[in-house]
Amino acid sequence: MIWLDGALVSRGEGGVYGERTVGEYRVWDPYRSKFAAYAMLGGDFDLAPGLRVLYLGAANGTTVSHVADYVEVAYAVEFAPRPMQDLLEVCRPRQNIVPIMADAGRPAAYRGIVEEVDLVYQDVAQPDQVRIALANLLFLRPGGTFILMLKTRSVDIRKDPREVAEEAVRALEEGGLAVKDVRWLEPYHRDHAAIVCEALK
Ligand SMILES: C[S@@+](CC[C@H](N)C(=O)[O-])C[C@H]1O[C@@H](n2cnc3c(N)ncnc32)[C@H](O)[C@@H]1O
Repeated sequence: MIWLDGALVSRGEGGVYGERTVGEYRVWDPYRSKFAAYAMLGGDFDLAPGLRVLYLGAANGTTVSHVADYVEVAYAVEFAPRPMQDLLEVCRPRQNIVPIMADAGRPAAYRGIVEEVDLVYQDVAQPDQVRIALANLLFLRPGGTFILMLKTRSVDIRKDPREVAEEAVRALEEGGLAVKDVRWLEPYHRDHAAIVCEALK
């Protein structure tokens, strides 16, 4: 990925969320994007050209717009109409984001649209985040990467965030993923953990 003076950037059309630009580069704000926060905190995942990505919880396109600056194609799933309207505007000048209005918890709805991918990135902030993750494994190639941005307070606000993360890790491993990294996203995002996994089969 591309770094400029300690900031993560991507090369693409700016003006998606008022992000700063430096020449042709868009500064990727870690306070607005958990992916950027993960990278800023030393997370080891490289977005490379040629990657196919399934992005669950695209919202208004902040993060997926940066992801798309790097990769071949991003299938962007979002179920709420208002952010989807903004996402469609983000897609307009970009050829490689496929917006899909659907519930990520019901992947059968987009099974005929999404091909096998190298990376599934999920940021849905739902109580059943782990179930949604496992339901989408069918799109991930063997050896591919799953990045789950776990919002622990959406799972159980009364539980210790670390306990919620430990339970999520166990469930993901039982579901056929090898967990490679668990990284808390403070100071950028409170009580969020990035859980990075590899698909075993
Ligand atoms: C935290 S926001 C995502 C922010 C976005 N990933 C970014 O960094 O730019 C969570 C989004 O997930 C969407 N979402 C939640 N549950 C979903 C589901 N089951 N299917 C599709 N989208 C979902 C919400 O509507 C919301 O827009």
